[in-house]
Amino acid sequence: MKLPDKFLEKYENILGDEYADFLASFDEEAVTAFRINPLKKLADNSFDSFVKIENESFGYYGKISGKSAEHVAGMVYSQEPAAQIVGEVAVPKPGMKVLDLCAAPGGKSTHLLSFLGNEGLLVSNEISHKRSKILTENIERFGAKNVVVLNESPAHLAKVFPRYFDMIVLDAPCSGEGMFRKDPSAVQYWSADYPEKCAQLQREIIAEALKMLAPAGQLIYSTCTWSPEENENNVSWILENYPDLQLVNIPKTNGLSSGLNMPEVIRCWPHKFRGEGQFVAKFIDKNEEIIFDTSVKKNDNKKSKKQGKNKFDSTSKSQLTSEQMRLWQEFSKKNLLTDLSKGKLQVFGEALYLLPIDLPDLSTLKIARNGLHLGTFKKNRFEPSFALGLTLSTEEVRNSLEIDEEQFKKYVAGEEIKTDKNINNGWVQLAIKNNGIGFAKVTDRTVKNYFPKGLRFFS
Ligand SMILES: C[S@@+](CC[C@H](N)C(=O)[O-])C[C@H]1O[C@@H](n2cnc3c(N)ncnc32)[C@H](O)[C@@H]1O
Repeated sequence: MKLPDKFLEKYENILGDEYADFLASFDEEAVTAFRINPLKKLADNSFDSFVKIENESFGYYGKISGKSAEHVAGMVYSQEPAAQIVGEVAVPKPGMKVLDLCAAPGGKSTHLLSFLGNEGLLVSNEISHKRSKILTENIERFGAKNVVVLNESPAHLAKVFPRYFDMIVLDAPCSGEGMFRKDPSAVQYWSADYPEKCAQLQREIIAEALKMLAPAGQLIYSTCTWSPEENENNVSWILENYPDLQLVNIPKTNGLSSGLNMPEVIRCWPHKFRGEGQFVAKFIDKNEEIIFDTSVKKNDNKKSKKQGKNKFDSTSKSQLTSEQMRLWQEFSKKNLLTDLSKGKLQVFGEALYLLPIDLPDLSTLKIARNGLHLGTFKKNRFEPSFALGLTLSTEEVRNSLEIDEEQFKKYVAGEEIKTDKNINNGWVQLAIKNNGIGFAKVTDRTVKNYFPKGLRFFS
């Protein structure tokens, strides 16, 4: 791989004796890996043919095809080992309110969801509209019930979520040096002053992010680059400008290195760690968790009600009509074996969503996925969404139909399939390897195709 001279000079100076090994690592192939999804049902021996990544909760070396049942049913997420370190440092506790600020395509978000286990909240945000769509797809496939996907700038978010999150993961846009081996085309964007430009943008994003951190909250800052400007220098900048934040020491195992003159943080060097490039720092806010936080929210709510109509306040518009409630309950009673009433139901247009509880008013924000998309109201009926069929386990639905690999290949290609199983007419969740891949309608043992057109493929 041809690397810029200035890049090579820079890392020769930084790495000294280790430089030759660093350079040689660019002649090796990028390391591939994936994580298994603990929110899905996985047979004990499913991944026995892969090598587990040491000290990573869900990670295995190797590649899983994007056309496999495991991928389509959200049982796995492809993510190289160094990128998995970020989630392993974060490890949010179930029940926490977590923000993933720069989230697409969703590697860190899905990892965070694996730890949250459907309790608490993940706000997964991506500034680019196009990338927020990919993020939404990946989140839906993962099948969590407690995620809102937003498509916003950090500054807009900070206005809606002041001091709100127990944990913020900021996987910053960066010069991407650590991805050169995986994506050699990234080299063309590099120039000697690019890391410093990225560092400035990162500081702007950090400043907005920190407005949203609750007292005693944690900030995980990461990049996939080696430049000190974007890494240790930004950590020092945070410590200088935010004296309430304290750096937390991250244990170094399995080939992970300390930072440059900064022992608390983590660097992944490709000549020492079996993976690509990554930097991770963890901070904790030294303030105590205070009751003040909730009282502020309560007062704010009162204030906005007193102030009367906010033209962006869609709360009343988003409530279900009695007819919609009747249709949803009728569908639910007939087809589901789980109570989805714990969250808050909202309609946008004809689409019904289940929001995780305890959210501020999001109506000033661009929402890519307003919680779990349950389905759509059509004339006198309710049609369940693809996302609902992906999210619910086979025990949570009344009719689930396990299909085999041949039927799976036909279904994902858009064909209808036949079944010889004794199944009632009406909505059925299709499942492969015991995990849902959406709802479909069955008439006389013929399953009509409801696999989204944009996701269909031939294998
Ligand atoms: C390193 S990538 C995130 C990868 C993601 N966390 C994952 O694990 O899949 C950085 C993201 O930051 C977004 N981004 C770019 N400029 C930004 C800005 N000014 N504010 C917030 N996010 C930005 C990019 O669109 C990109 O999706």
